Amino acid sequence: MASFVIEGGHQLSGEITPQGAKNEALQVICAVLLTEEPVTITNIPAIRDVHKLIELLRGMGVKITQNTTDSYTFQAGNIDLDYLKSDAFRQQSQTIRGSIMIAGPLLARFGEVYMPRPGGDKIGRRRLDTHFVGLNKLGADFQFDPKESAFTAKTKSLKGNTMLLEEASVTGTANVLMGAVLAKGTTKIYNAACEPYLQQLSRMLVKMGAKIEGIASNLLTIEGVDKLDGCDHRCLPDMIEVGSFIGMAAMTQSEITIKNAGVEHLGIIPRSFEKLGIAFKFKGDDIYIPEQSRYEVEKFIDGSILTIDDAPWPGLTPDLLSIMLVIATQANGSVVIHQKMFESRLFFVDKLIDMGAQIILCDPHRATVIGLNRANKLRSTVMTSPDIRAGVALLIAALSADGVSQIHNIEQIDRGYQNIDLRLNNLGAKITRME
Ligand SMILES: CC(=O)N[C@H]1[C@@H](OP(=O)(O)OP(=O)(O)OC[C@H]2O[C@@H](n3ccc(=O)[nH]c3=O)[C@H](O)[C@@H]2O)O[C@H](CO)[C@@H](O)[C@@H]1O
Ligand SMILES: C=C(OP(=O)(O)O)C(=O)O
Repeated sequence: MASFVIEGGHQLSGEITPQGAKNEALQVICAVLLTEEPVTITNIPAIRDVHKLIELLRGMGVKITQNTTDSYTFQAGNIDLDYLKSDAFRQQSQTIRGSIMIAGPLLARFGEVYMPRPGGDKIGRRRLDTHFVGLNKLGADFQFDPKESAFTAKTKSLKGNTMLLEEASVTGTANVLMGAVLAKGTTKIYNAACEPYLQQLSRMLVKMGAKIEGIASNLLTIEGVDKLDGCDHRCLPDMIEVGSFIGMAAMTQSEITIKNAGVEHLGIIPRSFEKLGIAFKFKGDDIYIPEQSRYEVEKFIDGSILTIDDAPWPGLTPDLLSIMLVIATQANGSVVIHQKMFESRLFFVDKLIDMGAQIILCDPHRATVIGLNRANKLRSTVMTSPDIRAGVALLIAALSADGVSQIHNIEQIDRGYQNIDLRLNNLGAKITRME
């Protein structure tokens, strides 16, 4: 288990460029399985989850060439479906969530898939009903084997259908969409998730020859085609990293410019940070965050305490709430952070309370933060990263704290943040990695 040792209290300054988006990369890398032609993807982040997915595809027989640090060409000519039943596949696929998105493409192209239950953050129940019920509507029979904790799905051929997803699941929509593009006939997906990475996946599929209408809306209409071709695709900047950097700058009183932030794809994210009182300016596609000695949380119009909560896009992504919570600890004012989607994502507040933050965990989904308005700095401590976003929230807390903190289990952070220690040290942070 590797750790970070963080000497807190240093202001940061300079420019930082966000990595390519983790959750887009996981979707579009799975989509290469839909064609036997080469697909080149650039701006792929060098993070653990993506490397694991690439290795899974390599094990399945996909030919993979790394062109530059962030560009890969994939060619899924012959696929070894038996590899899905190997111990190697089971072990690797169970450590990431993104691996589930090979199900739609493999069913569409080869008529079968065997899939051990995927992993990912342990942040609450993460069911897969939307995925398999949706693929079932396209004509796949599926079974869940509780002993093996694995799904099997089979079909003679997928057929278009009309469906209303029970919930706007991101990876569930991606799976059904990737099944539908090669199904016979028309599919309509109501209540589809439509966050920017699904929009990107849809655009990539269109470049490959898929017929999709309604991109960026929650009704996707797909006219199945017989085969898809190769294409070139570039991943967007990671919006969660952009949000993490906005919060980190405010919390550490630093002046930072986030370069090439993909501003037009950030939706409600900038406004959500503004509600915490954080100032910034868009300069073209860059975001300039000035040094801020204080920031004041907005109230609702009637004067009552602000709530920040998550919702499917265009609502606020749940992946930024841990970061917003930590930022709120040094704001002037109070805020309720309501994590609606996941029930185990707020328990890390115990660590912040140890550090001197004023937080009441009301229930597993809601925490009230009473901002310290920088009256007291957080105290350094030793902590363990429970999940990817809490890990970064704790890293931000440690960067702002007095003294030296340690964060264990930083493999969680490495799942989604590329060389975060080195990149922040370039801004003046003092983070040492202990292997
Ligand atoms: C690899 C990947 O892309 N992971 C992201 C993806 O996970 P993932 O696709 O696994 O998440 P889902 O969108 O399926 O659902 C996330 C959670 O929200 C709940 N839910 C979802 C939709 C809804 O309308 N109501 C509702 O309550 C689900 O029951 C589940 O507990 O989307 C999540 C939600 O943005 C993000 O946190 C993850 O980072
Ligand atoms: C929850 C996350 O990831 P995953 O779905 O891959 O576990 C995340 O990126 O915040």
